[in-house]
Amino acid sequence: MRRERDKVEHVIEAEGLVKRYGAFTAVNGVSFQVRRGEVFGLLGPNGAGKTTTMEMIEGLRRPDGGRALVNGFDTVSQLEKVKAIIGVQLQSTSLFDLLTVREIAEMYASFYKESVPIEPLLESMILTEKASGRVKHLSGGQKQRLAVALALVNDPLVVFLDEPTTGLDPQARRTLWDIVLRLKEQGKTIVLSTHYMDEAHILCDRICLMDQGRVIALDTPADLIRGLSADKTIEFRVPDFAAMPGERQERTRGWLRGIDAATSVEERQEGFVLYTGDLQASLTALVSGAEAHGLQLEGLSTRTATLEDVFIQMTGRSLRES
Ligand SMILES: Nc1ncnc2c1ncn2[C@@H]1O[C@H](COP(=O)(O)OP(=O)(O)OP(=O)(O)O)[C@@H](O)[C@H]1O
Repeated sequence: MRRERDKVEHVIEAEGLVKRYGAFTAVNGVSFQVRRGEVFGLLGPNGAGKTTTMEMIEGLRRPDGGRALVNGFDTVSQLEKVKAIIGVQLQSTSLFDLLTVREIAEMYASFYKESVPIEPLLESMILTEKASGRVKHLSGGQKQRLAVALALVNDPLVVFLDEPTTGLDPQARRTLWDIVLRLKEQGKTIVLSTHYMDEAHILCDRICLMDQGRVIALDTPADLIRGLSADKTIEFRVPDFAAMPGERQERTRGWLRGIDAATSVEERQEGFVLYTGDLQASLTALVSGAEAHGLQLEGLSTRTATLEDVFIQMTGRSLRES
């Protein structure tokens, strides 16, 4: 039987959300819908407005414009109803260092009318061994898992995870990824913010790409990449490029830009990146042209574009540099 609270297909509706801090507009008309049971990612560089957007949907920040509904409840006028059905893992949850893991989970559970049993919850977050230990002795990954456990204590319909793996080592990140995927299997709707494109690609059913307070694209990871006019890249170095006279550098750049099927060429610290819609045509032109121009190519490799490339092509900046 479907419960009353499970009634709408779109668990979240954000409609034209705006947040200003003085003269600065941090979120500038953000709209999207989150479907029941999906992992929905907000991906963007630092300062894109991901946290502010999430906080308006969670009812923690009041929008200056637009509105957000969670399961049909308005996050401003029906905040209590919203709070009962969401779980929030904040970017840097300040936990009470002197309590034990079990004590803090019990304390959080006491805030709600209904809560899940604590021991299985801690077990599902791989924290059973630490249950009697103090929070201050936990590793970074364990603290993050505890923060996720606390977000789940009221058996929420929607779980918000704000940059859950920032600062974690690769193994701790993977453990958290497994946890997120398990939550999805259990039917939770998850909204996750991140500035790691690999994380977004692996975890999210759909990604809302944000930059400077706006949504710049929203689709499945595969379709975001397929949507690029050039979804393949060729990477290479020209070892003596930096030492070339300026005029020869310019000629080389001009030639690269004109290569068959190439849509753009980027110069990065690690070398050139050429985007193309036709890998074979561009590769052939590159290799034969290099010889004709007396240029040596090193570290030549090809790859399919990533979400990072989507971001670069849409904004002219990389996720990391922004
Ligand atoms: N309370 C505040 N007062 C003034 N400016 C703020 C406040 N909170 C956020 N901002 C600014 O709003 C912008 C968006 O911040 P937000 O934290 O939402 O971005 P983000 O995409 O989550 O980035 P991050 O990954 O750094 O958290 C940033 O430029 C930030 O400096």
